[in-house]
Amino acid sequence: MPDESVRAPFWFRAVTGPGAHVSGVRAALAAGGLDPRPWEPGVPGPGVLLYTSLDGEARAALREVRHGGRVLALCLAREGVRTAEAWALLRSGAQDVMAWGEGRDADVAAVLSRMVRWRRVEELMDSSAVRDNLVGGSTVWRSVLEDVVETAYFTDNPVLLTGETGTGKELAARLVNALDQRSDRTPLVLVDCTTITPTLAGSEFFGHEKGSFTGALSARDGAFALADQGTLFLDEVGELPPDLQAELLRVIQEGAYKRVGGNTWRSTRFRLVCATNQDLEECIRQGRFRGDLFYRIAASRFHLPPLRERPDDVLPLADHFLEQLIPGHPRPHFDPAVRDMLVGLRYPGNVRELRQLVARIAARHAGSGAITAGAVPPSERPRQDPDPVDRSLTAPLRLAAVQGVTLAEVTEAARNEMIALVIADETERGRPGRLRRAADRLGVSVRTLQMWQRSHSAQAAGGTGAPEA
Ligand SMILES: Nc1ncnc2c1ncn2[C@@H]1O[C@H](COP(=O)(O)OP(=O)(O)OP(=O)(O)O)[C@@H](O)[C@H]1O
Repeated sequence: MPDESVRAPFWFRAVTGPGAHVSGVRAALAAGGLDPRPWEPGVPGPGVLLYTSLDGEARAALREVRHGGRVLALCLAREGVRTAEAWALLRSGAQDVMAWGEGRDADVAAVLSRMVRWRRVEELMDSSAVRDNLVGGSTVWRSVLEDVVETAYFTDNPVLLTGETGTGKELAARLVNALDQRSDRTPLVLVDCTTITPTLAGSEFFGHEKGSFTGALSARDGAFALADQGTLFLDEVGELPPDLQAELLRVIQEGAYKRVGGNTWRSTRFRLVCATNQDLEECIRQGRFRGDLFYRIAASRFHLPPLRERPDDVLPLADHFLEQLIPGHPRPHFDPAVRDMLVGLRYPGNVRELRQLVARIAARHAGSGAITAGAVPPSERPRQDPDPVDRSLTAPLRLAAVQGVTLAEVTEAARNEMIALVIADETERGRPGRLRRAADRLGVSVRTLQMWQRSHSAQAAGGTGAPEA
């Protein structure tokens, strides 16, 4: 576990009104073992954003600082953090929110433990165990990966990884094992539940004694023994037959099992990591998966997003696979036509499909220069030139459709975005009558914009904001 006595560096930024005791907070944190440094653009690491009210300035500051790592929003307001405000801050990218209160030792300790832990998560994200194996810098991917890393390292919780095929569940399971502080680098024991046959299932998990069935020529350990003190990874756990679900539950609860044909109880302690691309809660409703087992295996649940929801990861992944396939210098690279094509695809098979496509392209490439359009197999080439307007809207709309966002919600979001954009644009020009001009551009009345502003400033301020004239 991390040593909290080491002075923990972190950035510190205050967006507080006049009269706030910012220097007092900074001094208390420094006295408590923290090393606050002023926030600057690009500065890495976790940090603290000190605020008194969640106004436009605080929101803008949060948007800036969250790129520098995890943000603890620390509230100086006398009345503490309001419930709606806490959720709004998390939605806007803060990792956590807490009230400073009077700066008691407990407040300082709470900040310290978060900074120490988050810094360790960042170090782990930067370690070769993560960087060399799990590629992707999109916000959605990084955030789920950070959570996996944090759980793997700081807890021994069972982990359930969900996600479509090819999204990296097995890689993530291997990472959990690699980062687990208990397991002495024991290899991960993998059981693919889709390949378990009813006759051999017992032996596969429990092992067997010599002569316990025809063909059992010698005693053999099963997965429960092999995973002792390490990690047992059950891939496609939704496929586990019902009787094995019951037995697995018993082994998890009691930490003991008997080999097939044996009478001796043997103990085992492993971390369980399960993966599935099924909706297990739906399987429970249909009576195909035990609810009690689900709650045991799903103490920490992570959903790995499909590749189409993180288009920013396509090129880094493609470059990563290319480097694996054509190692050496100069580093191979795709030319713009191929890159555009790669980004525009849908990838129902997710990262695995991208990997296979890159392999097919690399196989057709000759020489050491850029990999050009001719290397793309004819069957994979785009049928017609994509329309640029269509392409820019397709990705977010596809994402919204996948996430179950309704047409009304998309329309509302587009309306809000467009109004905010045009008002901000006119505000930036700094000329009087900005609402009139914005209304003209948008084809709506000034009154409509005033009402929109009123409802939005009220929402932003948790129902207390004054309208902007
Ligand atoms: N983030 C990633 N970085 C690098 N390679 C990745 C990443 N995600 C997936 N891959 C690669 O994609 C392929 C599929 O990954 P993996 O087997 O982990 O997916 P999965 O979700 O377990 O798939 P399935 O459900 O079909 O078993 C592997 O070759 C893996 O190395």
